[in-house]
Amino acid sequence: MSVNSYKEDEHSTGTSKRNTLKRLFSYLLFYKKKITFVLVIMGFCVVVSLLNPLFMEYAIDNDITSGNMSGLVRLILAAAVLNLLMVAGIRLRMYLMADITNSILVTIRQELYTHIQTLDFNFFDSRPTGKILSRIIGDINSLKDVLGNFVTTMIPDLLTVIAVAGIMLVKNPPLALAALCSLPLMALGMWLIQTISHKRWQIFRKKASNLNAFIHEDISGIRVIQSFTAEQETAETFRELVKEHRHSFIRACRMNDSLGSIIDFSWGLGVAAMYFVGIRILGTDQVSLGTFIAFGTYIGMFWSPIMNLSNFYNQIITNLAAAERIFEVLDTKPEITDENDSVMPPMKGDVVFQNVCFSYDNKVNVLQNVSFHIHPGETIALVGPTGAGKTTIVNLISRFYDVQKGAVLIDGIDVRSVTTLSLRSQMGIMTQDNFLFTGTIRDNIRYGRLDATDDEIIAAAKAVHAHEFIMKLEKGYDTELKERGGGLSVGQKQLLAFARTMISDPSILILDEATSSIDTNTELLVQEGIETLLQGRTSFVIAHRLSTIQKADRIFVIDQGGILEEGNAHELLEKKGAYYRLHMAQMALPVS
Ligand SMILES: Nc1ncnc2c1ncn2[C@@H]1O[C@H](COP(=O)(O)OP(=O)(O)OP(=O)(O)O)[C@@H](O)[C@H]1O
Repeated sequence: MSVNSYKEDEHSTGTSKRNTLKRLFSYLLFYKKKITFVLVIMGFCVVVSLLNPLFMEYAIDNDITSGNMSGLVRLILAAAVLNLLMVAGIRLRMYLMADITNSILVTIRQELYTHIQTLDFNFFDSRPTGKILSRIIGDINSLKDVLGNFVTTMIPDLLTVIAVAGIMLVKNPPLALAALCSLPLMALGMWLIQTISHKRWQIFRKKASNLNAFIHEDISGIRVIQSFTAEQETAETFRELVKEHRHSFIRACRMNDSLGSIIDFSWGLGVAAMYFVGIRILGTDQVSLGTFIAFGTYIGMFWSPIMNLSNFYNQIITNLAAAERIFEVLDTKPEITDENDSVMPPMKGDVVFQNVCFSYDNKVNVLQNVSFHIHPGETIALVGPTGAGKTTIVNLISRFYDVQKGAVLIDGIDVRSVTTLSLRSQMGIMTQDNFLFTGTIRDNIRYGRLDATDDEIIAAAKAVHAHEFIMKLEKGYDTELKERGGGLSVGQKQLLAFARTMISDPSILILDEATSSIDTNTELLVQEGIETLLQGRTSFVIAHRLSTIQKADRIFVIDQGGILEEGNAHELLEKKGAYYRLHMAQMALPVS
């Protein structure tokens, strides 16, 4: 189902439509009491509307014909009271249903959001954020009317149709059969339309998802677009995607629109057949004027809910694809799951890789039989060419992916045998992308440990030399950050991320290119802070800039799926191997 681009449509899973609908409508069961109340109100409204033609028939055939004016007034008064109560009932029903459907949407959105939080990197690697947003927002919103109309249209209108058909059959079977003769034609039309239409609506949802993904990517990357003056090209892509979106919508709607025409035609055929049978076959002496008028009203009362039902049916066809897309995500099982509830005991920081093999796509092995043993408190630097597998190694330690062969052990415990929460909560992971959230600087640092006091926050900021720049801001620690820390320099963002990690006091620290955006002056400033951060914990530092890892206890040169060289900076330089060449290249010195 995964498609990592707005250029390609997502694949649909072949879930049965019936199962999807059953699952969707099962949410209504949580509101049984309220829905029963709504149904009682609606039952009352249906009965009143069914009585109206009978009132009319009685008034014409009895009161008006015989001149019984007082009887007629009584009848009108009774009808007026019942109809007023019906209007009040309809308003109450609308209010209750809006309440129920909105609550269900909140539940589904909450379920989807919570579930997405449990999914692993593989899920996010395989689809753009815009496509995920499209499901959480667009697809869920479109379910609102389907859920509401199931109760307010489907149930009462179906009951009305059955009741009206029943009354007509009891009152005059030949007239009733004539009025309903076009039903099979309508059923055939509906079946044909839903078969074609469902596919078209699936396509429309995918096109909407592509458009969403593009807009999200485009806005997130607007700085790059503007600096490369690629506005015209992106506008062209946007136009193309909007065109596809519009085209798929029109194609889908066209099918839905034909349903209305089929019902209209069947309705007209039914009316014509009823008058033909009533006048030409049965004869006017067999059918009273009141019965004709009542049947005229009943036939309207039969076909108009069918028209509503067909609109509801259209709505189901239109939105079934949305429900399928939501359930598909809810059914996606995270690949990284807790095998049991075992909790990782407080870590000492002993890390072992035992013959680890790993591949992202089960085709190309990024790591091949990698083994090493890190002792508690050691600082390990990982260097090597881009794409060699440095980040992959640290991602396996924090179990963002599972190894295909071998094992990763921390303090002798396989990382797969404890909960990811207990594992990751004892690790501090800092990457190049120091994601800051909307909120104050204080809140962002506290994100590292939610129960940290203000004094601890300040101490952490001081330790990594973030305090100085924070105090220069007008509101200090209470400065509100914009999305992703907009308004701060890249270096300042990194200092805040350092403070956030510092406060979490992790046993294992992972710095993945964490200092890459800091200029050399700032780096000198934070170097002291980093050293404080590294003290007393096992640390993995990935750095392209070799100057930052000189003090590491051991340096691993990663290349060709494994550790090519290992030793401290001095030993590796002496060795004159891969590390030496990297070093010389960075110093722009000729290799001797
Ligand atoms: N999510 C992913 N899905 C598929 N392949 C991936 C994924 N992440 C990384 N790779 C591939 O795995 C290999 C190792 O990537 P990794 O990020 O570990 O390299 P790295 O040494 O950290 O590189 P850099 O120094 O550029 O950050 C690369 O060839 C990369 O293309």
